[in-house]
Amino acid sequence: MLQVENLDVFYGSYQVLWDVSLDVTNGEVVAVLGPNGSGKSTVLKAIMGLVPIRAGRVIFEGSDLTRVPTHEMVAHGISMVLERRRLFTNMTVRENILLGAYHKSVASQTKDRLEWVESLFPILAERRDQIAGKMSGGEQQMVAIARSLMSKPRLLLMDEPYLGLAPKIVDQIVQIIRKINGEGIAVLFNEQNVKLSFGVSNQGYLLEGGRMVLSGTGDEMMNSDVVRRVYLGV
Ligand SMILES: Nc1ncnc2c1ncn2[C@@H]1O[C@H](COP(=O)(O)OP(=O)(O)OP(=O)(O)O)[C@@H](O)[C@H]1O
Repeated sequence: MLQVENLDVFYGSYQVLWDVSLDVTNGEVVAVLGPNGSGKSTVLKAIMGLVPIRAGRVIFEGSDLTRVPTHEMVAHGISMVLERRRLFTNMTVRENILLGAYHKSVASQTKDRLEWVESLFPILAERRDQIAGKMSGGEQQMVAIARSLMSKPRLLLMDEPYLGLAPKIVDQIVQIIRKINGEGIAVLFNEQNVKLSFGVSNQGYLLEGGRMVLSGTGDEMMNSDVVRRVYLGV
């Protein structure tokens, strides 16, 4: 479904990704694991066109999307939940969700999409008139996810979906990722905690210092010497 091939990414003259490749197969949940500053967010941003790609390619469902601007990505079936949720905190829950349907390819189906999204997150239908900034961190994350789903993506990118959330809320977000995946949507997310990465994913990648150093199933990753070295220093 998604092939990321040999990406090099720079911030100015500072290189942050070296020759990074990864694959997402239809219907999979894939985690990009890595310590702080290893470049996980940059991988997702590069796929989404939020940072320029110096070398390499992003192929999605057979099309080369490497230079496609971010605002066109939703029309190709990819959407992203940004880190720290980035809601419009003085707007209501419903208004925030509707912002996910701004693109012309989506606008005509807004009503159906809203019904679908609110059926996945009934609490957001109940709270539709609440000001988003007054909700808890977990609820705000749900709003951000709901907004990204309004374009009915076939692939959802999630930048640190558990960041700053209490363990109980993390469990809820894990359930939501499963639910989204149950709708046939593939998910690619990044996370720095090993257990959280592999609790929900079929496949994972480990990034270290801007390079992919390992890939495998959750079990393979959890038991690998490389993960133990990067995380435990053994
Ligand atoms: N806009 C930017 N300009 C310059 N350097 C940046 C920018 N964003 C990130 N970096 C640097 O690029 C490197 C990779 O950052 P990135 O955010 O992708 O890592 P990460 O693995 O997601 O880390 P974290 O878990 O802290 O979010 C880091 O050294 C970071 O300081």
